[in-house]
Amino acid sequence: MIIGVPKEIKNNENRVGITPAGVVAFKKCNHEVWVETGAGLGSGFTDQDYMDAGAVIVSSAKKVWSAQMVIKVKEPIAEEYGYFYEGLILYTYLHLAPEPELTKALVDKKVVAIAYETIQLDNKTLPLLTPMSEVAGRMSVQIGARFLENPNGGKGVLMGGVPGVSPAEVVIIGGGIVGTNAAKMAVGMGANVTILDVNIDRLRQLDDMFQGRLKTLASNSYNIAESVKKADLLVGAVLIPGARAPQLVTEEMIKTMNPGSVVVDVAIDQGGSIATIDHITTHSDPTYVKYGVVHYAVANMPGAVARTSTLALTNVTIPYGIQIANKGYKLAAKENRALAKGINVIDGYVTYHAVAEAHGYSYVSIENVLERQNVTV
Ligand SMILES: NC(=O)C1=CN([C@@H]2O[C@H](COP(=O)(O)OP(=O)(O)OC[C@H]3O[C@@H](n4cnc5c(N)ncnc54)[C@H](O)[C@@H]3O)[C@@H](O)[C@H]2O)C=CC1
Ligand SMILES: CC(=O)C(=O)O
Repeated sequence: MIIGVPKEIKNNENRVGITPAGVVAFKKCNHEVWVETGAGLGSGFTDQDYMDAGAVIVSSAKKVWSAQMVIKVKEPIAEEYGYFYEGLILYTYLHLAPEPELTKALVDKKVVAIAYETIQLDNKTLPLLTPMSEVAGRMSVQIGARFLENPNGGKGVLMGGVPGVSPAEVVIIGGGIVGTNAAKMAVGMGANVTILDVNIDRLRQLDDMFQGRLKTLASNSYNIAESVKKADLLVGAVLIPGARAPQLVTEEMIKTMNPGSVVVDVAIDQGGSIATIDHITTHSDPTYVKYGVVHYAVANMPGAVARTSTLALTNVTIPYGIQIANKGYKLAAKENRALAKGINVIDGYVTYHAVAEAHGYSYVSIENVLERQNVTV
């Protein structure tokens, strides 16, 4: 199979879908890899590195997109939709629930759209989302600390305080991978940390993990309102897999925060969980102020630490990518239930329930589509 790896064109997206090590792995299985000129530079990989690994460097994005499978990092942006063609296997983050136009383009063009973020193991974990959630969770606190500084519009609070002065109050909504990694950083910096989740078992685990160094709270609108009011840094870290993020923090709650407080909504890639976040921000213009509160809503946070992120991401994406290339997506999905859950769109059908629901498509199960093609899952 021919694998195409385009250069990412989203604002400050420095990650790349494959490393030279990944090229070697695909070549070993007799696949051909086309990498767009300069695609790896932001992650520290030169065209020569890719050529040495056996890739063909291609200068035209159009040609790279004509490959049988395109491996990317971020969801395509509008100027890339024109490259879609029937039967193209697109393997990348897609976040379709808040993206009606992209969903329509994939459906209309009958692309086989495999979303990293919905590949799910039987134990409910999301192995292709986890490493980027680790990165973004850790970043959320270092970013929050930066924007709490006066020159960056913040109220001038130091995360750990100093002897005789209270540390910052950090409130994290969602205690999954992002939330736990944010908590590790915030606790490490000496902040007072509160973490809220609807899953009480998860709060039990966090309580054990942090040994009294943070406070856990059941997530409900009362507890969220009380916590938000006192937060210097609020981190949004909720997820309902594949679905639009629930809006948990209202405009009224944000108005109760002190001026110069900071909100980092990591869940913005699924539409965001905070009512006052009215647009996705970018690495080049990452914040805006509303009701005196600094808002940060970058949907590709790991793109700013691309070397770490590309290595962490491709560690987990390439093994599934090789299964798809070796067996074809139908057999790979049949033999690997986790991978089957990643298929969001196929043959013009939406095969992920939350995405179909978000945009008013009829949901057709992946099993159903593959059965019609005589592949039993
Ligand atoms: N902006 C960015 O660059 C990035 C964003 N993300 C996003 O961060 C979000 C979180 O991802 P993960 O931590 O990996 O998900 P996860 O599934 O590990 O954790 C989500 C947590 O939210 C909790 N939750 C669900 N509903 C809740 C509610 N009403 N109140 C409180 N908690 C609730 C769940 O119980 C779960 O513990 C996702 O949208 C993910 O796509 C991840 C990486 C990068
Ligand atoms: C998960 C995601 O949205 C990212 O890594 O950019």
